[in-house]
Amino acid sequence: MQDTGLPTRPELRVTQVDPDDREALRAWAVPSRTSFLESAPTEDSLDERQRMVQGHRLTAVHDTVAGEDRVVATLRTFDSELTVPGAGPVDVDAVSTATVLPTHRRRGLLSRMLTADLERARAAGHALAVLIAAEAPIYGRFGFGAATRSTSLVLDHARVAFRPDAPAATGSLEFVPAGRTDELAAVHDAARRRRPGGLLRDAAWWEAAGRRGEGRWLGPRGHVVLHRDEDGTPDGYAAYDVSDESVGRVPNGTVHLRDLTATTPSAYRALWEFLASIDLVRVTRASDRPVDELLPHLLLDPRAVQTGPVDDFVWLRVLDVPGALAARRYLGCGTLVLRVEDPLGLAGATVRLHVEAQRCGADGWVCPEVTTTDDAPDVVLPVAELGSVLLGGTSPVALQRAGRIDATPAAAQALATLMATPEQPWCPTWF
Ligand SMILES: CC(=O)SCCNC(=O)CCNC(=O)[C@H](O)C(C)(C)COP(=O)(O)OP(=O)(O)OC[C@H]1O[C@@H](n2cnc3c(N)ncnc32)[C@H](O)[C@@H]1OP(=O)(O)O
Repeated sequence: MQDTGLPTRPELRVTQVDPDDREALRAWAVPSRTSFLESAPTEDSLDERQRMVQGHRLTAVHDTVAGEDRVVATLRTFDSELTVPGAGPVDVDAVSTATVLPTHRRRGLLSRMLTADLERARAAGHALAVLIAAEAPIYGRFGFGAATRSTSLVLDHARVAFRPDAPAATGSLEFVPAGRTDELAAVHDAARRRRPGGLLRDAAWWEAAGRRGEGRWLGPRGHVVLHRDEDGTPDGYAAYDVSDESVGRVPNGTVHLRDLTATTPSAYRALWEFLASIDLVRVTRASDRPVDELLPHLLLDPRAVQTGPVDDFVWLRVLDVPGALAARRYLGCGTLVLRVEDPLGLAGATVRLHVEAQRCGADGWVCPEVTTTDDAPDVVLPVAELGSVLLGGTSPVALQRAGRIDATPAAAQALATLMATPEQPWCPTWF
């Protein structure tokens, strides 16, 4: 592990945990569960974790405590895929389970583990790393910027009426038994490849999702409903739990929507219409929804949908500036010299980003030319801010006004034109 110069005691040791080594995994799970305010690991939770972390990199920091070897800090990373604008999925380093026992916090353990992993990912050829931040102030110093946002919403069923010009709900709906996830996985995979911010869900993710019960994707009262188009091809699903808050004889149930994915407007409408029409239920509550949800546009009374709060979700860390800028496609045109500054010294670079309409694909997205240069920059920005704007979810104009990127208003506007996307980046997948 690279020495970051941060203060640590000499007896601290770093190991990589083999997910199949049950006792090593148990020791690793203790600080991670303690730090996330969870109970001690049970055999069930270890079974679950063991399946989920196959192929993942599990870092453990050990200390000698009261004469015993104990794991005091953890980091889990794994190879995944993130969809970037106009170009589909690219390989990314996904970072998770960054935990340090309260007895060992603020001694630089997270800094050492994370910096070492980012160096490893960059050497392995990854242009991007992603994580979900437990707290917003932690990861900017490591070069991560908030790249996608999600919102919660409440749908008041009594006020739901679809506009006559809304896409018709054709096709059919059916309940899917627990354990049968192949068609759901296919729908999700098609959807996540299209939308910036989408993240791969692997076979282990779906295998875990197929098991219903307390603390799982769906609880014991959970249901999944699948939509098929008129040819019988799956094109959407909704996964939800229910609760019943009725007092006396007045029905007052709630749908807690865990996941709704559709690849066609017709399936999307059919699924929401289905949820809003379940007997004995008055509201649907959902979280992790896109900030530009289509639903209000389909309703005669758009205020039937109350949205908020909006929270950051995926944080993006650029590890290779030319590689990251060249990985996505652009709808605007222009030429800008960007100087990207990296406090960790991993990815800083000055590049010319050139996008011209002649290089347009059939779908309108333009393939850029990205070259390193010594020319004077139009825009100077920290690598975290590049992560924030790369998927189109944060406006460079706002960052310039906030003093976070150094550019004239015109240069910030030009960068905003290049980075803009028709849909907001969105990721409904916790990792
Ligand atoms: C991707 C994920 O897994 S997100 C989950 C993060 N984990 C949690 O929230 C679980 C509870 N918290 C913890 O386990 C730990 O406190 C961690 C992992 C957040 C931080 O670990 P530490 O080893 O204490 O961090 P470390 O000592 O390397 O701190 C590095 C810097 O980040 C800052 N920092 C660390 N945590 C926080 C925080 N929660 N809020 C603000 N700043 C923070 C430190 O002050 C330090 O700054 P400095 O260099 O200017 O002094």
